[in-house]
Amino acid sequence: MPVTTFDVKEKYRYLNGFDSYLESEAVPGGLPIGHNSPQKPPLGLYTEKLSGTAFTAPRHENKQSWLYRILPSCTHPPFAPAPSSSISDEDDDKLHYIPNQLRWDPFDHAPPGTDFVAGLHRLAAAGDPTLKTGLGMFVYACSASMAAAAAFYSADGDLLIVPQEGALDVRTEFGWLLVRPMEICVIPRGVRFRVEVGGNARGYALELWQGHFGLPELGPIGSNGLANARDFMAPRACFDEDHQRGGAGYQVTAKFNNGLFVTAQAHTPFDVVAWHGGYYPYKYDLGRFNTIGSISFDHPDPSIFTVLSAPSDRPGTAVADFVIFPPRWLVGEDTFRPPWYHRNTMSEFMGLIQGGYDAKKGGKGGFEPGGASLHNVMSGHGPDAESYEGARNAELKPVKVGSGSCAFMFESCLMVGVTDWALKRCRKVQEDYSEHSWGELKVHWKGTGEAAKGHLLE
Ligand SMILES: O=C(O)Cc1cc(O)ccc1O
Ligand SMILES: [Fe+2]
Repeated sequence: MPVTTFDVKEKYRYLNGFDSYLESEAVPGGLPIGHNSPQKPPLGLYTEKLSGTAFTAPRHENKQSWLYRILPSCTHPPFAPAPSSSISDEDDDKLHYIPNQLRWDPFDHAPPGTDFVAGLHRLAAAGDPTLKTGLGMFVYACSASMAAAAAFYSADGDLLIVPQEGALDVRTEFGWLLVRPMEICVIPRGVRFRVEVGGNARGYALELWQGHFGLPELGPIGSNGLANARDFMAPRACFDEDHQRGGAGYQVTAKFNNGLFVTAQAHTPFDVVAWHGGYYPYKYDLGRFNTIGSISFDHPDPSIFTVLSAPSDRPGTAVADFVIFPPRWLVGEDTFRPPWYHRNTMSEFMGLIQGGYDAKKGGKGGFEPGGASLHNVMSGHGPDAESYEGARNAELKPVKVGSGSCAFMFESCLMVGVTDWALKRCRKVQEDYSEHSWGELKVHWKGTGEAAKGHLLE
């Protein structure tokens, strides 16, 4: 078993800042002063650079970190294809491109003994990790911690994890992150991590195959609002000490072009004693989101609720936006307050962390916590009939919506294909979603008779 050389009280004290240049040392003097790669790094450590952008990326985009560790990451035998697993199997699934609206009942909890990696399922994807374009969308369900000597990393992209049930205690090369439901984390491409759970855990994940998440522009909102940079939390350096040569006790699994590969090495991958840089894992408490909305009339675009945005090459057009619908006050006058009916050139994948969503009935067969929906490019959608009638007739006094609730959306400019697992094998697709939601929409049209003319003049 690895020995952790760290004061437990320090484990969950974080460094603050989004896209900041941070540094942390678990042992004083672990970081070299004034240069990055001295001839003999401090404390007998090795220097290793981890880059998240091309060396020559412009300064404002450049992301990299320097790690000072007991042994460098290259010290492992060759990787071999991992035994079959849910995500590698699902990669063989042909992706289905279908214009229908889709909704899923809550996904099953995992059978006993399922860890985070075994419990990841690919629902949908667009693009190609080999070309560093697009994204993958996943759900996970796990019931057991990854083995104490296991680690995982994705060479395919940055992983945004949205827990819905059960806290994830995430051991990363940079230190620990405790991520509870209503918090999210991002583990950048290449960073090794292990997930510990205390029981059943379930949630959603987005793997970003191109670029990185940033904070959305604030435009006329000004210099503060939405997710504030200081509320993002990065781990402090914390290392395990086990570097016995000879054995092969530590299993490292790599996700590489959607396949899984595994190697077994003699030393812990979590041996980083100190680090500095701008490429690090982080977490964010969604409860800190400063929600902004209309205080006059009309329902604003949901982009006003963007927490993180991963841009495409086209300004204002995201490969992936992470958007939340937290509790908020609605005060719009002469306004249909829930989302309007719409067709979007972007694809919209939604999940529900807790509570309900103001445009959709909850309960069995509705939009439930742990379930999901997908409205792909130009698939028409909007409030279900009951929510429509309710909002059409509601007294327009100020109301707090969504107390105790939080839905979210992964919105992408790309058309996403859906896996066989998502369409069939998970057995959660609600066959009657469209009929159930919009089949009962009433015709309110008054016709062109006198009554209607009167109405137009009202
Ligand atoms: O479809 C949805 O429920 C998500 C959504 C919410 C909203 O407030 C406006 C547009 C939109 O797509
Ligand atoms: Fe929508």
